[in-house]
Amino acid sequence: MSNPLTQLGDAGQAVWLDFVSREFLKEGGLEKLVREDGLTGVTSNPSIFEKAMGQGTAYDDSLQAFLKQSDADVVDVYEHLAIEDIRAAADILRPVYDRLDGLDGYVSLEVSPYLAMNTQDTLEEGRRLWAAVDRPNLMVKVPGTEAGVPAIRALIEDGINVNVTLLFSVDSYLAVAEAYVAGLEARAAAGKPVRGIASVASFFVSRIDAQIDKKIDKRLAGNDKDAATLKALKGKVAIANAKVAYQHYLESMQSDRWQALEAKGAAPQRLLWASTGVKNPDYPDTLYVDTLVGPDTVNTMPPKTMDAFRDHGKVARTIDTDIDAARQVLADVDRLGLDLPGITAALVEDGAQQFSDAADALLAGVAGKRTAFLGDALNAATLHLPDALQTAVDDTLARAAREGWTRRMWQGDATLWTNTDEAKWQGWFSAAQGRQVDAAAVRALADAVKQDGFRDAVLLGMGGSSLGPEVLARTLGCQGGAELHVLDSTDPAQIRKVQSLIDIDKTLFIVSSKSGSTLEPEILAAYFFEQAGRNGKQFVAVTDPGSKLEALAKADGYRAIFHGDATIGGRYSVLSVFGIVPFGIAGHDVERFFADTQAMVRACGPSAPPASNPGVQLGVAIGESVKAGRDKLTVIASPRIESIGSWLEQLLAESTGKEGKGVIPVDGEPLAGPDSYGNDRMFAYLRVAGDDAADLDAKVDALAAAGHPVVRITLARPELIGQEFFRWEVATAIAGAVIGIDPFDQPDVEASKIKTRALTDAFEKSGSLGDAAPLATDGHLAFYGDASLKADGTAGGILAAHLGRLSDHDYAAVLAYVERNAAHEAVLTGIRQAIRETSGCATVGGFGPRFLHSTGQAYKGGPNSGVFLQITADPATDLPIPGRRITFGVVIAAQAQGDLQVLVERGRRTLRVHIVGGDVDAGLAQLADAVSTALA
Ligand SMILES: O=P(O)(O)OC[C@H]1O[C@](O)(CO)[C@@H](O)[C@@H]1O
Ligand SMILES: O=C[C@H](O)[C@H](O)COP(=O)(O)O
Repeated sequence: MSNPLTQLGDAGQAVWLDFVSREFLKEGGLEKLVREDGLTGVTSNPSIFEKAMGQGTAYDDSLQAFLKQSDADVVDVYEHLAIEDIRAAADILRPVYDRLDGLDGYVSLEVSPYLAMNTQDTLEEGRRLWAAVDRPNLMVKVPGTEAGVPAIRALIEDGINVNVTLLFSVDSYLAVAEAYVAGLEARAAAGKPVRGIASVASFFVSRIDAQIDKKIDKRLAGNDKDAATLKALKGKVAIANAKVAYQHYLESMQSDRWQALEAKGAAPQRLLWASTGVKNPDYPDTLYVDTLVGPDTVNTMPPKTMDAFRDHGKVARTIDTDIDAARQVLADVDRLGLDLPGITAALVEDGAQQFSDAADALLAGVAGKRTAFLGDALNAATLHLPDALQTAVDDTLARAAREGWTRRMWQGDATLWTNTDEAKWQGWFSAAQGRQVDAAAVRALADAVKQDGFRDAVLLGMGGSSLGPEVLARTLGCQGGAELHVLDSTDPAQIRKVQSLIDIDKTLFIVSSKSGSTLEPEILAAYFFEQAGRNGKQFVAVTDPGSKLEALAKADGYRAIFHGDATIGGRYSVLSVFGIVPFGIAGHDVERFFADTQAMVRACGPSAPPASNPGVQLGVAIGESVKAGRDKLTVIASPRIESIGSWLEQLLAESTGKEGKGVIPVDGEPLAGPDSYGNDRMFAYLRVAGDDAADLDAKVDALAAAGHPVVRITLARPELIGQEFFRWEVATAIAGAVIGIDPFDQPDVEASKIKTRALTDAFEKSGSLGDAAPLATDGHLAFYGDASLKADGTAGGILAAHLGRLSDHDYAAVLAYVERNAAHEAVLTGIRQAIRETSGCATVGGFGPRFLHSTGQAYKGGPNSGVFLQITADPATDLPIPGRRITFGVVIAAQAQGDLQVLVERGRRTLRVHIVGGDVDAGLAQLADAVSTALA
């Protein structure tokens, strides 16, 4: 039966639907329109999909089925669902397409709106979607922006149907019309057919009136002298603009170039009237259909407009009537300074932004559904932030969405940070996907090591090369492989301790150093190589290609060499060979570990919008906290994941602590009530479900209730720790962007190394480190520092003077170059606790030289708010280093001295206390007492 819609078809105008949804397709809505209204096409855009997928449950089954068989990124999930709809629509329209011999029957799918300003990406995306949808009656929808035009030409040349979208001005229409012709000509010149390729140029209508009318209304409100003419222009400009565009279309059809193509079977690029739903409810609801009827055009209507037109639309050829009046309208617009070019240019940008906002919302919706579907397979996080901080975080997340931070981070776009060398350090993304590690090779080594009867493995490495493996070992233990011991110290007592725990002949040594030139693993490897009777079969190297360590490993006949990726910095290396080789040797299933980790990698994926991206969200919260003066990120962890703070410390401090800014991580400080903390804190609580942590839970709740920023993270099981590695890596990179530093360099670490090297070199020649005279000695303790600290010369007096320098927002650092063991840790923790309780300041602690390769960067390069107490000791006994005059005792002393010199040079407030005589326990006990006295 005929109706106004079918009559449009009879008048040569194709009726398309500007809408799609799963429900509508399933219920036969599209078939009905084809059957009853003569519908011949469908258009979609990101806003349309956002509405379709964001509501109801129609997509849920399909989404769950897809997620079950893949660990896709959110954009893949969206695309999968959209492609299902587009294919279904294309199949419904296929009989139309066949009947009309390819002249109509098309369905449009838009390329990612994030690419509207990039030619090459748009082109690749167009090709990819064309292949993925795999239907001849697909039109790939490409914005007719300056960047889009060359892509359109190339797609046409490829033989891909294109719907050019976001056209507002006649000039941009002319540019895409030229691109279409040029693309076809290129095909023809290459001897390829031009028949069967279709294109439409989507000229947007109602959005123009919406903008012009706004301007007119403003002028009218100001009693403009041209009020009458202005009033008459309302609701006319967009139509006039479209009519003029159609005149150009008619002209172009007469050109010789077109005639030549037509002779070869080319079909014209039809003008398509888009945005034809009225935005102003005062206008007739069929305004942008009635007025634009004409042959060889398309009108794509939203359902409401289509229903209205079916009901009371008027079909009469209007597109090329009253052309002079249309030109007059445009001339008046120009004369009255309404600036149509300015409006259309802004509309292109707005349009791209609107679609990318819709895509953000859409992807956020998909991410939310995905998270719900994954349940506890994805570690949960909640952020409890004070109002002002929450507002700052929301603003920055919105900015991050606008500026595409997540995508840019994954692309390694250095402009996200300081635009220096950041792009060179982005291998950690691929490592997190398990791509850096050869799991089979790790398993083979683990099996062989087991067969050879190795019971223990000792890892010799520093910082990123040791902290990740140690946290993995402490969290997940040993799974039938070798038991892992991490040795990241030059303290003779600690080296002896590790040696006492192993049977040296049944031990595998993993020498781990990215640079392959770090002093500690070098001398430790030399020491244990001798101890193991120079048996290379007991040694494995993990190092970046071409390093000094690789050469040594080859020369000494090491059993295996695992190569790292030189585009990954040490602290981002845990999911590369540096973390995973020792983990595998302990007997763990590497593939399963990565499978468990992927849920977070995907959740933080390049298309996961910032506000629903767990890593970006956390990073923005950290960055904004720092900017708000809450730069002491205090890590709390439940028993099974307790050690993670030592890995987090390095990541956060070494990445962000520079140029006088950054995060000061606080690990290992016993948790207290809210009153013990200043307003310079943020708390991160990582908890494994089922851990006995009721006391921590209650204390963390109290902190949140007292208005401190608190992040709570829950792991369903400890094996999901890999997800936290990745979440925090992303968060750290993003915090770096917020703070405005390069999160991938460590400019201030080198300074201590240079000083240490100079001291040990001097020792090799002179046999002495040339220690200075102490300020005072008291019992086991000798003090070195600024003369102003001497006070009464007692330990308590000197410490009182030193700690008296702490003021609000400062932190106290207790850095000990002694054996790291539980007893020493307990004493240092007690000292920290006492300082915090008295001063209200945050406290950090560390063992040297371990912290030098970790938090040391922030102490020297971060904010000058640290008050440093360095503890050194005469070793009870020393250990030689094969082939060197220096001993381990000399090295650790030189490291302490070098570090102190740099701290002093950087204007840090320091005091060194040296335990004389070799009785470290007695010295530490006296120190703890003296601190209590000082604080009393
Ligand atoms: O793996 P490498 O090159 O021995 O370095 C160990 C650690 O030392 C540092 O370079 C700091 O000195 C860290 O960044 C790094 O993780
Ligand atoms: O291709 C169609 C366009 O995306 C659509 O018509 C835009 O319409 P709107 O201006 O109503 O969003």
